[in-house]
Amino acid sequence: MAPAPPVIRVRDLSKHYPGHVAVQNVSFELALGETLVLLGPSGCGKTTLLKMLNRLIEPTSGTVEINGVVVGRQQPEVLRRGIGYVIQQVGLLPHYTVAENVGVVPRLLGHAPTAIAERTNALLTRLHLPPKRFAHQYPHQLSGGQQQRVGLARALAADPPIMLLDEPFGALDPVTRAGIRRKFRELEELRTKTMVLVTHDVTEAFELADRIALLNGGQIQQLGTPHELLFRPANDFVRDFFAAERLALQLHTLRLRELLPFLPPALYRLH
Ligand SMILES: Nc1ncnc2c1ncn2[C@@H]1O[C@H](COP(=O)(O)OP(=O)(O)OP(=O)(O)O)[C@@H](O)[C@H]1O
Repeated sequence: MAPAPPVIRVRDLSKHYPGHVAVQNVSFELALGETLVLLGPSGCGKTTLLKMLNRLIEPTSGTVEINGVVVGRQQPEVLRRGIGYVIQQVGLLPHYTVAENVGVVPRLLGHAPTAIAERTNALLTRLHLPPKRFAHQYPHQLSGGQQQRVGLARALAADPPIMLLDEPFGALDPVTRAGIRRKFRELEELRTKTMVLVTHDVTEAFELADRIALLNGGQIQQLGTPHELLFRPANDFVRDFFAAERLALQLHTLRLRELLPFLPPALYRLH
């Protein structure tokens, strides 16, 4: 039997605007359950690349395949129902309650109302938004962090195997952001999902990524694990990009085994 194709396969993908190349010849593959972080400075093409995965932007050339099927041959609406999408601006419908917002996609998919209600309550509970208090509130009654969690619940409602996240914690202050990110990492729900997440926050990338694609000028400068980018940078851009935060990141990335020689002998012997 032939091996299963990668969940996402991007080949030679480019997007040209008049007088400007936003994304140039990008290729990568993602396996089931992997999280790829698209990282890079403002304007490097992260959002454009992400939006080409679910056809919110059509590429100038190249292909995107999801589970071996070229997305350009699928109806965009059908494609998007199978891919959760979370954006910084959250985009909740203001005249819908929290529960109605979360249920949008399952309703489109024709799920039974009782099943939708159960799923909505379970998700809100898991995202620390007790349904009794929040289900019937409207977006304007919620804080920024609560709105972002509703946005996440909405993306997860139909249990899509793939999630695209564009600065999902972007609207939050650093402290709230770190807290929500921790909750996000602990979500059982996300463990099996294949995810592509855009951020310009280096710490966030190191916390959440299995692999990072560091972009500049629309091109991938290096694609690898956080450890590889930090310790084996492919070029000066990669090295310089992490320079300011190198020490903190190195501590974050080092495995305990690598730190053992530097620990006091008493502690060392425990291992
Ligand atoms: N519709 C468009 N027409 C022309 N140029 C565009 C268009 N959309 C994006 N661009 C340009 O393409 C480049 C990549 O934009 P993109 O939004 O993908 O960057 P980004 O890395 O997500 O940036 P940020 O972190 O600031 O959101 C930018 O230089 C931007 O100005």
